[in-house]
Amino acid sequence: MIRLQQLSKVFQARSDSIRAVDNVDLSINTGEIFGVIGYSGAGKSTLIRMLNMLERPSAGNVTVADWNMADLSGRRLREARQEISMIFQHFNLLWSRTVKENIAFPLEIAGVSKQKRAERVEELTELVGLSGRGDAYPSQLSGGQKQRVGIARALANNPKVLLCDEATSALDPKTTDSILDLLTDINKKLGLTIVLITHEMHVIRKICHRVAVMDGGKVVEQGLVIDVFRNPEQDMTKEFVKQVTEPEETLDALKDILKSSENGLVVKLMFLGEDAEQPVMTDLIRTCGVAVNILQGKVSKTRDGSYGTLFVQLQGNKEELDKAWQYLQEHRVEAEVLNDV
Ligand SMILES: Nc1ncnc2c1ncn2[C@@H]1O[C@H](COP(=O)(O)OP(=O)(O)OP(=O)(O)O)[C@@H](O)[C@H]1O
Repeated sequence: MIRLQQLSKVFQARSDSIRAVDNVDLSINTGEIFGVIGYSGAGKSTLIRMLNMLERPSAGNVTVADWNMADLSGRRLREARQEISMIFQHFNLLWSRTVKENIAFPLEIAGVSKQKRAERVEELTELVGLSGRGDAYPSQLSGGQKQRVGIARALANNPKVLLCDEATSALDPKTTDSILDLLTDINKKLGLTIVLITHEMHVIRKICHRVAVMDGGKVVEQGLVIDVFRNPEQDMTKEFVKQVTEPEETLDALKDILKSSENGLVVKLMFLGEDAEQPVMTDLIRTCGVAVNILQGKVSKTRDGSYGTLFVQLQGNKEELDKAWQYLQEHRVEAEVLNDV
């Protein structure tokens, strides 16, 4: 559905030039939810804005839904943009128009008749869960409801692709989750291809099929979300994965335990998919005779399976600890010892 080839964008500042996007190659499949993650300044916004030519590339090709985007202008670019909608962090609603009028706006521009507009607005209001709020003004809505209007408006002309520019960054965690659920629902119901940019790994974990990590304008890593969680290669990717799997307080708590753990191993265990649901710990205690002190654990769900991290302290004599270590190796549990004994 989307193909980026050697895509670059250079901004000319007064004294020097900034390479915001640097030679990016990406392919995004039809019906996929594809996430791009990176810290501020990585080039995410510039990249996503080149998908609908809000930003023109300095070099390279952008193909979206068979449109060769960089070749388009005027009427043909407007036509292509009907197939490539966008939602924004700050919603970009028309404040003097009601919910219904905001949603109807792209239909008016597309020349849809009044009767058809009214029907479509009704359909969309229901789809995004805003039935009964059609006559409210944006200022009367919560952040989540405003983004629902943004989504309904973006879907008005039946686009093939939805671009989400930090669409949940201005929302609280609970509202973020409800908007992510809505995007997942729309993706399933309509088969819509969704591209989103974010700095939150939670967003990637919850709804994306695949992810690309950006740093300094380049894509430094990409893959299936579950694989990236399981085997992050770049240090930056590891940091993003830790946002979800290891909250900061874990490290603080572990520091104290590591200081005082003289007779045992402090181990970080990583489980994947079905392994995350096996009774590995019970078997470990039974077969190896070690005592297990659970320090912290978390199972995160991605679209393609569960991923678990568990911090434990194993206590026993040298022979028992060796046996336990052997057991973990044999049971496809990835383990890392955090202290030396
Ligand atoms: N119009 C512009 N003129 C000059 N420099 C720009 C322009 N737009 C972006 N940049 C620069 O390009 C780089 C990438 O910016 P971009 O906004 O794409 O990153 P980002 O990952 O989306 O970060 P953020 O989340 O903070 O927006 C930054 O160094 C930024 O300052």
